[in-house]
Amino acid sequence: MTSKPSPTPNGAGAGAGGGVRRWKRLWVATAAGLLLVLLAAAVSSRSLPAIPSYSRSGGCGCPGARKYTGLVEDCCCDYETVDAINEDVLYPILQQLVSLPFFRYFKVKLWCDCLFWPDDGVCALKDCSVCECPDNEFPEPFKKPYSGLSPQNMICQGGKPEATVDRTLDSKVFKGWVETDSPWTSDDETDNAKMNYVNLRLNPERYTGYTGDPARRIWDSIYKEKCIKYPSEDMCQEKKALYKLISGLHSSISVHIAYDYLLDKSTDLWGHNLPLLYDRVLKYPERVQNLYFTYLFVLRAVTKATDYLEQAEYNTGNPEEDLKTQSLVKQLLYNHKLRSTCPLPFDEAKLWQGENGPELKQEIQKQFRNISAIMNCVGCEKCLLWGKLQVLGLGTALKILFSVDRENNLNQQFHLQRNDAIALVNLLNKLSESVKFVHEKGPSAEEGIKQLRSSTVQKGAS
Ligand SMILES: Cc1cc2nc3c(=O)[nH]c(=O)nc-3n(C[C@H](O)[C@H](O)[C@H](O)COP(=O)(O)OP(=O)(O)OC[C@H]3O[C@@H](n4cnc5c(N)ncnc54)[C@H](O)[C@@H]3O)c2cc1C
Repeated sequence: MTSKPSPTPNGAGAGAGGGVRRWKRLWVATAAGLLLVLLAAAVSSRSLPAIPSYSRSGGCGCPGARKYTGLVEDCCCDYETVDAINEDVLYPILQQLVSLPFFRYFKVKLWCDCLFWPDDGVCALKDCSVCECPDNEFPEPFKKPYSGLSPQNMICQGGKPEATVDRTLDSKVFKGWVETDSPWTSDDETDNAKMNYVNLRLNPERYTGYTGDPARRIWDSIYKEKCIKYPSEDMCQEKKALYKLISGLHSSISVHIAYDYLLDKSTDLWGHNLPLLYDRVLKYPERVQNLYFTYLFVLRAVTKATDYLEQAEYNTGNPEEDLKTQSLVKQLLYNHKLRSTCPLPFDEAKLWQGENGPELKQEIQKQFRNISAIMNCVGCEKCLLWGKLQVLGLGTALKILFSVDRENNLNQQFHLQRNDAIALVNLLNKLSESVKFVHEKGPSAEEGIKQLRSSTVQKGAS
């Protein structure tokens, strides 16, 4: 972002001149804020003028030049190929797959035990759901049914209906659902009494209003305190990979918030929030790189499990839809373009090669279980749902890539649960959506927002 250096460093200007400069800065900040809101609305609403479109020049004026080129770090595919296979192959197939009954329903423990901050999160809100408040304490809007949910349920989401999970289900699809517990996650997936089945299509990952200290505390805790440190020079490759996976997932969540944002609560206007996309993801190239890394890592896990996924029983009691599922899975796994242009998205054989490989593997598994446990402290149902799904998806990818024999083939004991496969494919779809949005809108959003902000600052200074 461009900003003019302040003549008085702490904003404490001397005398009348300092006062004028303070007002000027205040005006600039206010004008910039207003412009951002207008920009967000303009790019998101068809009735408003659109943001001017910029070439994919990355600011140098050379049309077609890309900001991200060459191999994705630690992977075996370049950015150009990833964008091409995502657009032509993966995105279209995954979009269809996740709308079919097999991949549409996810089993998840939504009310959970936060081990770290018992006073926080959905766990605290759970008590609220059974509280009997006098009728006159309910705000009027809560008394009106919203998406078939009870007023208690709404109150427990801090009055934010967009944060609540819709639990409507089609009971036919649960034929043959059997589970064992995953060593990569902290929840006991076999504990049916505490699990909910959720239709993911009714609960899109989008802005929920979950912000501030509680949300930050979860991310900070994952990055700093309990599990993984920010990467450093001397960090081993395996731990660096874990950091990049989490950072890539974080980027993807931010991209989905920016993609589907509540721009105007009073008119229930939803749309893209490009300033948010820029501020949380695009401004930091490392976050974009980690998104691509995570995408390729998960893609490698899916292709490595080809035999398994091809032979899995896709049975939801709807033969037509189930055949379609099987056919799409094969189209994904055996796609010629994917196999020829990006045959090995990530080379997991390079990991665990050192002397302490087995101990390192156990350590990473423990750290990942910690991350999974921290998910239980997420204080908004929909974020918890998608957070848990995507962490289980990452855990499944890790399980696939590291359950190997000496020849790097999946070992005999390897087993995938139905919920693992659902999480894995839905995670790949979420990453695919994020890569597509960043690829399509990133360059123009970055250019447009930088220009807008610098012209606002210049106007304010003149
Ligand atoms: C598991 C989980 C799921 C969530 N799901 C949703 C959701 O579906 N909808 C919703 O509206 N909100 C969701 N949230 C909240 C959302 O992620 C943000 O925490 C919230 O919007 C506040 O954003 P922020 O700007 O404070 O920064 P945050 O996104 O909270 O980031 C906190 C800090 O982490 C660092 N950071 C940010 N991005 C990265 C990255 N990619 N790599 C490395 N470091 C990074 C930065 O230092 C940043 O200041 C979720 C939160 C969690 C923990």
